[in-house]
Amino acid sequence: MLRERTQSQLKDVLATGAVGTLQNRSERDTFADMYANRLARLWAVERGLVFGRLDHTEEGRLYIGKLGLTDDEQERLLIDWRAPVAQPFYRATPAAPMGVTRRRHLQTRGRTVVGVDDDLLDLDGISEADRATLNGEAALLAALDEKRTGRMRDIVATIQAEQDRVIRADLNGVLVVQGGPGTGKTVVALHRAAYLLYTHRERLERRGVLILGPNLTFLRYIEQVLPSLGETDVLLSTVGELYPGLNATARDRPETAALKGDIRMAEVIARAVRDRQRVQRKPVQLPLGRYTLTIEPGMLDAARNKAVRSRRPHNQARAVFVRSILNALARQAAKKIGKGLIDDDELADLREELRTEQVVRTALNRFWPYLTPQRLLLGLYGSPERLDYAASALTPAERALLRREGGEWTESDVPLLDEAAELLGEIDEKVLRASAAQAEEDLAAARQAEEHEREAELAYAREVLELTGLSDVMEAERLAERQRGGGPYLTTAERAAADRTWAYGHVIVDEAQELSPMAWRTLMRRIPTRSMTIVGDIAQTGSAAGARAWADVLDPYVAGRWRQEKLTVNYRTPVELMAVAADVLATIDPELRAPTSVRESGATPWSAPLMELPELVKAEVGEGGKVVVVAPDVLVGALGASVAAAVPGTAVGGGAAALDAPVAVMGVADAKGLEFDSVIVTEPQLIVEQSARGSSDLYVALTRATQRLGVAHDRPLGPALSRLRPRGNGPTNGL
Ligand SMILES: Nc1ncnc2c1ncn2[C@@H]1O[C@H](COP(=O)(O)OP(=O)(O)OP(=O)(O)O)[C@@H](O)[C@H]1O
Repeated sequence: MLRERTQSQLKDVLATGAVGTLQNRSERDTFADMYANRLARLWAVERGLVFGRLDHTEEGRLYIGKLGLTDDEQERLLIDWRAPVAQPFYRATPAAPMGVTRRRHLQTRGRTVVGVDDDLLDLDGISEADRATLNGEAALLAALDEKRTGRMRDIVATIQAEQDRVIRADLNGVLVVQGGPGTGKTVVALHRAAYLLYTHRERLERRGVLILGPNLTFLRYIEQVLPSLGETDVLLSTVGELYPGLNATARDRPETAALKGDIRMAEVIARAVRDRQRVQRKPVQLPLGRYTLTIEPGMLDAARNKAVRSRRPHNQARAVFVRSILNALARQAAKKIGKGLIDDDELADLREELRTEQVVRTALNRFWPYLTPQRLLLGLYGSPERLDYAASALTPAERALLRREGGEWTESDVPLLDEAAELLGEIDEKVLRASAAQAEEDLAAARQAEEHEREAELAYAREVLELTGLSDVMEAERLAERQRGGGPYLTTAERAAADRTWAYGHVIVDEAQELSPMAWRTLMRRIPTRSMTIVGDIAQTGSAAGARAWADVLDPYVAGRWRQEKLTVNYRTPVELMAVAADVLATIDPELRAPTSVRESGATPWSAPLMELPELVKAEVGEGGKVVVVAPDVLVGALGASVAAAVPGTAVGGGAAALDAPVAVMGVADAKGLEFDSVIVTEPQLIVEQSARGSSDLYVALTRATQRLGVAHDRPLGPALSRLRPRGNGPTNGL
């Protein structure tokens, strides 16, 4: 009904056509946008729109939903879960009922209510008959037991009190959310984004919210949650995408990644820039037809000092350098042509004349070249001499790790490119197009890209119009025009993604323990207000450059000004599985405590010989749900092939395909942050040996399952896995 009303409102507004004063037109567009957004939200949140009811002593009966709705008389029909009056739905307890007598969870499928669970909070306020129908945590347990789809779902209906405190925490400052596997860090972080956008809409819509995740597979896994909560304007990114125009997905070897993430690299990059400003000690002759000029080392020294003292980034300081050299050359030229003293105008004329001379330009380019971050970095990696100078603080072995000729950009290059961009500054557009041939080529390429984009947008626009039944009132071309970038309709998230110097309104970092010190440096540039939510688990750090303690990574930026919340309950991994993982956790650090699991699965974790893997996978598929084999990186290909031969449709490696396939074989880094119904971990000892952080990767692998866990191995298991029972001897299964 409401959707129909919104749709007809949108039609009415659009049908008024683009006539009238400028103000009329812009009002019309604003209303059209508003109704279109509302329509999009109503479609997106249809699943489980209403999920709760509060019987409140003062407010009466309140229905809680994914968004707020009012009727024609402005009576509220549904309260948005993020509104302050909805808070007791998540926080009220019998000890502190917050004015609530009863909390009711409504489970829906499509538009039908399929289940009702009540929490009684005030025994005196409820009738005898109602008491008989109450049952506590059923809604939560039902949600946790559901089969996984390969995509994360929202949890609005069952947010728990400790999670709600994190979601509604103050916007300002740095909040660290530390929690073991399955404690809901990711899902809570996403709900926090939705809550913050609702509560501080104006500020955050303008500056945008950035959510940083560990890899693209993970972003695909979570990307549905915010739209299902009615929020679409958030930028999801990995570190590899933080540098506009680049999508670095390649990974360096662990030692190289660790070095590139090391904070010492900031100085290496700074020296690499200085290296390009070094002065040579021999005079340089410039034959100019009628006479020859000489660039003396003294001139270079003076020009360089002036440029450095200007404190501008390299590319902007070049103007100072060039001017100083040209002035000196102009004076020299004046002498040569018999003029003693020259006035300012004459000096300027001579300078401009010299500027156009090819030999002069070549010399200036050599002494102070325009540099892009890419060129600087490739020049550094490609030259042992440049590395010796710039990375003199590193050992020869470390320098060797950085050597590379060309090749793909990796994720760990991105913070270095960003560092370089800061020091180099922008290059003037005109200069970039200086070479005519290059400019022609660029233009042709840009035209072609634009044409492709236009076609894609047009197709998309037609689809949208058809879906929403609006094709009669708005032509596809016009909608496509609005969608396309460049105009005022570019969303905040799109503008932010294209701008390296964008300052976000809030940044959320997931799996934050994986970020290197250099990546933190890059990230902090994007958020000068330091309004951040950082979620992660120090015990799960897998990358060698990752964090060992939150203070280590945060104190350099916000010493004494960050606060920490802990999540302690594991909603993913059943008790039996967590007992196995907890033994491994103890080998990482006996002080660490595993989170408490809320449910039992009844399935005993098992072990079996590796050669049986294809059969084991088949058996697990038979049990139902999504089955994933987590393997040491070196075995992913081989094991993937053997499983795929036995079980058609098996996906090998990470990526979106792995999320959608019923069976997948992947490495630990790709499984990070994800969850599956059944997990088989292979060769745990090899996972430990090959990981930069010993047992942390194994701990991650063992905590991915929501129902069943097995280990397939040839090598001995080691004492930490002594709880596993040989498959077939356990109470639940046998081949
Ligand atoms: N309150 C809740 N209601 C229903 N499901 C929940 C709740 N909290 C967490 N979950 C579910 O528990 C699972 C684990 O959550 P999530 O992936 O956010 O945990 P995590 O702390 O990020 O784990 P990891 O550290 O392993 O990445 C998800 O399926 C999530 O939907």
